[in-house]
Amino acid sequence: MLADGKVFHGHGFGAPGLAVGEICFNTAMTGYQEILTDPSYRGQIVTLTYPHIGNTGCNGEDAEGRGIFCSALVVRNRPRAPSSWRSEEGLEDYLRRHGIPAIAELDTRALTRHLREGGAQNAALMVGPDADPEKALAAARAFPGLEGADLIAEVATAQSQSWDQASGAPREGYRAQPRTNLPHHVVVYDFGAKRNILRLLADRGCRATLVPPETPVAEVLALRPDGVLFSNGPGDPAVLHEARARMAAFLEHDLPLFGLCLGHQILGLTLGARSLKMKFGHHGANHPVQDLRSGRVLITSQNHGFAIDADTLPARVEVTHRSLFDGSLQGMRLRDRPVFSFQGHPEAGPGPHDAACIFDDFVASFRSSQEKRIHG
Ligand SMILES: NC(=O)CC[C@H](N)C(=O)O
Repeated sequence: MLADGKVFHGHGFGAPGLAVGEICFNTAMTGYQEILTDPSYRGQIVTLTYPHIGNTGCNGEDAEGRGIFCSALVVRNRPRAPSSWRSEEGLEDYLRRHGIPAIAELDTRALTRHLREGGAQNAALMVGPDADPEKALAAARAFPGLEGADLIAEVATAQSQSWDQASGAPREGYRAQPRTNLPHHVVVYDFGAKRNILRLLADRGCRATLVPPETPVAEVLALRPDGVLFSNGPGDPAVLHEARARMAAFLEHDLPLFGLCLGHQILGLTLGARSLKMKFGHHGANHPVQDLRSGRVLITSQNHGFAIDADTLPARVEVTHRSLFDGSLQGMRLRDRPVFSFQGHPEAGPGPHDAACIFDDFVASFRSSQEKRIHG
């Protein structure tokens, strides 16, 4: 049930009950488990436009976070018989175990067109014998929406954790050996970080310390990191005033800083730009983004409903990437400092991997800023 009163009926599966959120559509053909477990989807009902979802089941290795973070799932075909040597559990059981309601056998194309034309809106899904259109409509209308929503406390780590091995769920060479003696150290401000960020850092020789969003700057500096990464996360970046204040303090130090998705938006706001709510956002795995310096086009994974308005960036910022779908800002950097950010997901699991080179740039910036410190 959409807040505008449009209703879709289908077959419920997953956990029975009521779920509310902003409904969005994601056009990725693969990676449903990574989408479900991406903490940035907190507060959202995800519609997958690709009709065959669940075919390869779910497993413990592909999760991007500790559970499922979206409120509910909408798919075309009901997933019945997973087939993959990696599958440990079918999608239906996986959803039920995490208490997430889902719906199938409805016209996901009609729903997607409706959202594309009218823009994102709030919705409710009811699964089970108590499903009732009036109750669902009241619930959809009562949902406060994502604008103004600070959701990071619900998804971020409460305690510092270290990630010095790729053992969390290695992608290449399953159950790879823990990696020790990694030469670099990155502190990751966890606003709902996807695990693949940590895996890609480990792949590049970085041990990571994940810290809660409210960790004071001095505490992070005392860890003597080579660089600080501000992660992706859910909700509206405009209300994260404390994160912005912390980012401003980091900008006073000559430390490489890297903002990803929500982290990119916090950087933009800190530098004085404005954020905006997009009509229906970017959610998919094949979004073309142009690197304006080389002209190269990267096929990227995306999941964001807010964006930084490039027209409001100050002169010290260089726009490095733009979306070829709508021209919106996708990447930026400071002209005079090793500080940069990316709106999409260069860490995308299961891919595409075109933008993973941005992690290489981050690691390369450790070296150049160390050289600068040594040679003045
Ligand atoms: N993936 C993210 O970090 C999303 C950032 C922010 N919550 C948005 O929707 O735009």
